Amino acid sequence: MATLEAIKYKNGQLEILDQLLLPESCTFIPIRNVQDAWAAIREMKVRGAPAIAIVGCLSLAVELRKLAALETKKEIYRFVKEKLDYLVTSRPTAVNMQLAAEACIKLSTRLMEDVSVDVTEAKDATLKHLEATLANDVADNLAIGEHGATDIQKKVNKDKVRIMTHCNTGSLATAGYGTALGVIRSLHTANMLDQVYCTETRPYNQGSRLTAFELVYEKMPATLICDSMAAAAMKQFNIDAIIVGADRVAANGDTANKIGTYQLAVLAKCHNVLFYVAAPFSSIDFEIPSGQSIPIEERPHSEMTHTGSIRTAAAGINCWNPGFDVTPAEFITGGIVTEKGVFKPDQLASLKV
Ligand SMILES: CSC[C@H]1O[C@H](OP(=O)(O)O)[C@H](O)[C@@H]1O
Repeated sequence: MATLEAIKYKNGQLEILDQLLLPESCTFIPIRNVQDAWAAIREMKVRGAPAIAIVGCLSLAVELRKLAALETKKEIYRFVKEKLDYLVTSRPTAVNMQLAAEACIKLSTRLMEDVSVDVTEAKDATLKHLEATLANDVADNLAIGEHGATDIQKKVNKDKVRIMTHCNTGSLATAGYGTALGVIRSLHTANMLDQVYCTETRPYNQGSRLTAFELVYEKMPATLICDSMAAAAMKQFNIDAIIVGADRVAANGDTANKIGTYQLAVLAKCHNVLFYVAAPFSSIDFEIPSGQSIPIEERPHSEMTHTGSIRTAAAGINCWNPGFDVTPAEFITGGIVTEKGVFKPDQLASLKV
């Protein structure tokens, strides 16, 4: 069975699954340029740290393919930089789009300065780099899945494990397979998954709308819980480990992730439950020393006060709607699961690429 895919790209045509319509409707919408991508990312029609960067890069590839012949490599560099600088402004917390933009601009600069490379070769090399983001992400996620499942099996030392997860970190947050949910997929494939407990993840409900959708689609043993049930579930069901994704991991291992992650980490420590973060190196920001430097996005209050067009909160009430919180490294007791292996938070800084 093919896993779900949120991003379709072929011969310069890009479509994304409109995740605001899930789980009721599976509707793909076209992304014709970087403006479309920026709007889709800001409105969270596509979301998830890796998926944001991939859709951003592919939207630039769509434009680059359509671009009339450019006279000079400097024009290509200017075009690429302007578009990527714009895409980086779509959402502030996830670092993936920023790192992807920096890498592509660095490549475009090198191509511009290399006298042995002509305009066509520079454009083709840039396109190849942008279009490789899809396959690279899936490869990273498969490796994360294997490393994470192996580490959990070793540390929990049971035939089958009970896992809790938060938000959505699967095929709907990446190019496919997922990060934290990728580890859960690998545990399931290895017949090691007793049950996965997914939290609703208010207010956008990535858990009840997206993760539950993926788990049901692939017939994994899963139970949906409200965010408020997490502590009781850890106690009642003897959860063995919690694994979550990341939007930005700082050099010391502090991790920004969906709001509600920090409280799960605190509860995990209180219940002696292993707490893992699953994140590709494309989500690690080695340029910031700790989580204090991570910008936290504030989302519209309407995401809290309404379900669709239906008001569910009293009119006039003030709201606070941060999209993310920061989990200090010392709470990440299981480790940080990456495509290169599982590391303790204090090992990260030495792995700077
Ligand atoms: C594979 S990491 C996905 C990461 O992104 C989510 O945030 P959002 O849905 O607002 O883009 C959440 O923090 C997940 O852990």
